[in-house]
Amino acid sequence: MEINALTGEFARAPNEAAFLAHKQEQTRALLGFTLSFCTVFYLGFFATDLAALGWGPDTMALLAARIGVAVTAGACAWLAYRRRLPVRATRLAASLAEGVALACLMFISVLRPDEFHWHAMSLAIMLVVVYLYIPNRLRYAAGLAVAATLAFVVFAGQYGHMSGADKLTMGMLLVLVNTFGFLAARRFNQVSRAEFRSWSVLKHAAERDHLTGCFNRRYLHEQLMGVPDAGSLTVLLCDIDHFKHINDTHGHGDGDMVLRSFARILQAAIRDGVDSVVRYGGEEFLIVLPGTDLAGGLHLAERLRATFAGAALISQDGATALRATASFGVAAVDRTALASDAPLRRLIAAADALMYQAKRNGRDRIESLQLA
Ligand SMILES: Nc1nc2c(ncn2[C@@H]2O[C@H](COP(=O)(O)OP(=O)(O)OP(=O)(O)O)[C@@H](O)[C@H]2O)c(=O)[nH]1
Repeated sequence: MEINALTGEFARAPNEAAFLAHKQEQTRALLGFTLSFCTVFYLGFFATDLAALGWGPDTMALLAARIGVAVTAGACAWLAYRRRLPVRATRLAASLAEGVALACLMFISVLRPDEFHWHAMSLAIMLVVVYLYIPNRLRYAAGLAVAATLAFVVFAGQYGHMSGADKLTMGMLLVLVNTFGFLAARRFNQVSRAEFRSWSVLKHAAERDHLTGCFNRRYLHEQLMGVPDAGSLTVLLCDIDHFKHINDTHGHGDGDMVLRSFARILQAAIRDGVDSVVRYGGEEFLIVLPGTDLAGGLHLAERLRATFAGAALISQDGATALRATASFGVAAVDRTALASDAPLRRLIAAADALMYQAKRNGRDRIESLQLA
């Protein structure tokens, strides 16, 4: 999970997408809160228009512009709070609100040309908010901030009543704000991604079996046991046949290789993000298939049985092609028909008994049952 040195974001798109998805709830809340907060301030600062210009057409134009900012930012805040906006939409909302607010500041500055010093200070504060507080992609925030700074410097040159020294000082201070705003945002990106990376490593270690990469018993008990949805649920319990003999004949290294190969076959056959493969015991694996009926479970078990039995498993020294088989127990239930609060526990017990029945009936075979 490499981090891009310039932006502080993950270099690979899937890692960045996983990070953003993990943070999305928090991002939406922060966006909604910050935009609401900024909306109140933007409207409140109308008092300074009034104090500077008194009542008149320019003041009314500024009020209309401020209301335009408030409506845009308020609508974006409402959307962020109320709708489950995807990542792209939250960034669009952030950029839109930022762009409208910065454009309005230019308008205010041009209509109040005597106070460019204060407008420069307002811009600096807005840039800090854009870089650091409104959650957005760094390159979008930087693009908006730099464009607003350039436009402001042009307007200051054209309309501002400032000395040459004032203009130079103001320009240099705005460059400083942009530079440190960018560096601080980049640092924040790096730190939050590094934290996510450590969290992902710990989560993987806590949920997965080290040898095969399948889920472990802790994950089964903490995440899968409470599967609440209605509908079909099927579990497969499978166990490699005569595995002790494989260990005794070829050694534990090749035994581990057979386990990894079997796990790979199981994981390649399931639906990503829907089904789960759990290393249930030494050479025993559990597959949980939500939304799958007995016929679907049997079909999958037969495919897995045939694939494993037909696979040539190359020994660690590359000299021998090992053969192995597995026995399967398949149990299914329709949860709408089952008045049990622990259907998975019951299914696993049933699949376990069926798997042992398959062993007794000769191995390399499948036994199945639909639970009433
Ligand atoms: N190499 C290796 N072996 C393991 C691992 N975990 C458990 N085992 C071995 O798996 C073997 C399981 O043997 P048994 O329970 O007797 O079952 P079996 O030989 O497969 O016989 P059946 O299940 O009746 O077909 C034991 O020898 C364990 O030591 C592991 O992570 N790696």
